Amino acid sequence: MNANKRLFTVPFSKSRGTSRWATFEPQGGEVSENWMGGTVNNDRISDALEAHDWYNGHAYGEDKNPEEYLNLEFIQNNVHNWAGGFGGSMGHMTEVPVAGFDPIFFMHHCNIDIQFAIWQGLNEKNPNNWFDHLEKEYDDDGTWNIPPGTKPTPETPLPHFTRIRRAFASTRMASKDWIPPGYSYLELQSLLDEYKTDGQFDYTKYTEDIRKQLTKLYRPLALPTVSAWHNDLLKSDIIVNVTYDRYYSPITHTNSKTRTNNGLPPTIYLFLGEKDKFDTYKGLRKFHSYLFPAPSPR
Ligand SMILES: N[C@@H](Cc1ccc(O)cc1)C(=O)O
Repeated sequence: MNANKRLFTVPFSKSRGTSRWATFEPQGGEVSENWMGGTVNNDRISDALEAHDWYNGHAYGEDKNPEEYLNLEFIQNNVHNWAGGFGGSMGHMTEVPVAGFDPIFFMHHCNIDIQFAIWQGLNEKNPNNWFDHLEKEYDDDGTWNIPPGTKPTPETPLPHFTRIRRAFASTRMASKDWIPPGYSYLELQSLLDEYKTDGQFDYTKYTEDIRKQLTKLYRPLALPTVSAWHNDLLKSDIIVNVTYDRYYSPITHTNSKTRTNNGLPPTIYLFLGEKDKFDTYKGLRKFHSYLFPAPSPR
């Protein structure tokens, strides 16, 4: 690490609530009660998302060769910083050790996960679809279990995950396939019968359908860009509010005399999609949805 780099710390250990774009108060002075309780400024997130060259292609591709596109890791970083705040502001999402304390983290990472999974689905036959440039890997700075200077390989263990839940992948290689842990995405239901030809999985049918779904969802520039509220067929502006008591778990021990909270975090299944796809969801015995853990108490 550069010795001249000024190190500063933010006293997150004192914070009891999530912050987004809170005014940054350097450590040293006392942090205010307001700071500890958490300050959320979602308007600043909208501003950050809108101010950026997000859509015009300069930063993300379009006018560049595909090899020069910003990679998914950096897109992921940007959204962290735009959600948490920077330059005189701070928030949990900006700081790696505490980013997961903001519930938005899980939405963000589910989204990164689906983008990557879609790319994987479309690149199953691409020989460069996973760790194709080992020689370009950065040396690891080192952690409590990875010696500094280690070159990560597909078989480098991911010990945190092995310890927390067996369902999680134990190596990068094992994390390549997301279906064994038990989930998939609307666009990537490779096990459905509609992708079979003579009883066999048909990769062409599958990828053609992924592309069809993406075209419909994202409407590349070649297609008329009609937003939902300018389209008579889709005249709706739906807001869904889910209100629930996060300290009450509806899953109860049915054999206990008193049906009390068994201590499990509440599980919220969100199904976003068209009504006529709903039967597809119901038929999806092999897939599970996401678990959004309860936000930290404040
Ligand atoms: N530190 C990253 C952003 C980031 C923040 C928190 C994370 O958990 C991950 C990434 C950057 O500087 O761009």
